[in-house]
Amino acid sequence: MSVLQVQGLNASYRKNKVLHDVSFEVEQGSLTSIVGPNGAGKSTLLKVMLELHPKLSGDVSFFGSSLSKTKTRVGYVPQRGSVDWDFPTDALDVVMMGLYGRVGWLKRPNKSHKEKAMASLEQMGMADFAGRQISQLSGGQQQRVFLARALVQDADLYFMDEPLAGVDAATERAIMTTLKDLKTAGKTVMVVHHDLQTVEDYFDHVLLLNRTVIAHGKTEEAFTKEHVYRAYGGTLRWMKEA
Ligand SMILES: Nc1ncnc2c1ncn2[C@@H]1O[C@H](COP(=O)(O)OP(=O)(O)OP(=O)(O)O)[C@@H](O)[C@H]1O
Repeated sequence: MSVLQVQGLNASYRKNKVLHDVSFEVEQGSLTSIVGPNGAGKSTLLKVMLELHPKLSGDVSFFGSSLSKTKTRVGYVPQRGSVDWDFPTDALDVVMMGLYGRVGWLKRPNKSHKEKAMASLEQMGMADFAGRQISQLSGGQQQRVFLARALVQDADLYFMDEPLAGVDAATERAIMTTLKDLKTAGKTVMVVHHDLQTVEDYFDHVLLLNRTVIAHGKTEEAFTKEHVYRAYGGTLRWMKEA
């Protein structure tokens, strides 16, 4: 069953056309890496799909419906660098924000919400940091808190923008375990990813993007030398020959 359909998506920043006729479909339960060079439009693709940046044309449907009707089923972990970490709040509050779709912005979270948020921090190995100001967490710890916030939302489809960027091996393992658990639970996950060495190990699907879709499908079929060359403009040394 297809949980995400993108058809003929075009988007730009002023006159700079960033996404050109992007079309693809994502099956339920897949774990997809979005791969492409810097400036390929990966983050923009997530933002346009989530209506955080306007599209010029094209259609995006979630679970056969619009985003507005399916919002609580869709989770987003933005790039760590795009967030104001000086905002005065602690880790538990950040995780509770993941519940607002359910709690509603105007209602106060109750004890069970708090328990859920704590359980999610625990799952990411961050329970001891619940009361810590987010500005006083390391980059990897911030990323774990973000993941905990996504988990507590209990969405069916997740978009994550470079969750593995700049984290150490232990955090990378913790995050990948979480992503695989989500998949096992029937959730669908799309991840912007930069490390070509781990694409085959970590992801069952790949979307190679360079302003348009270069290839998309099962990793063993789509992640070929030719497609990777094409996505990176031939500038890349193919790692298998290294
Ligand atoms: N807010 C913005 N205003 C103007 N141009 C932007 C903005 N955000 C991104 N761009 C431009 O759009 C293009 C695509 O950027 P995007 O961040 O989507 O690429 P990316 O594939 O995620 O790159 P990276 O791997 O470097 O994170 C780039 O040329 C970038 O300079």
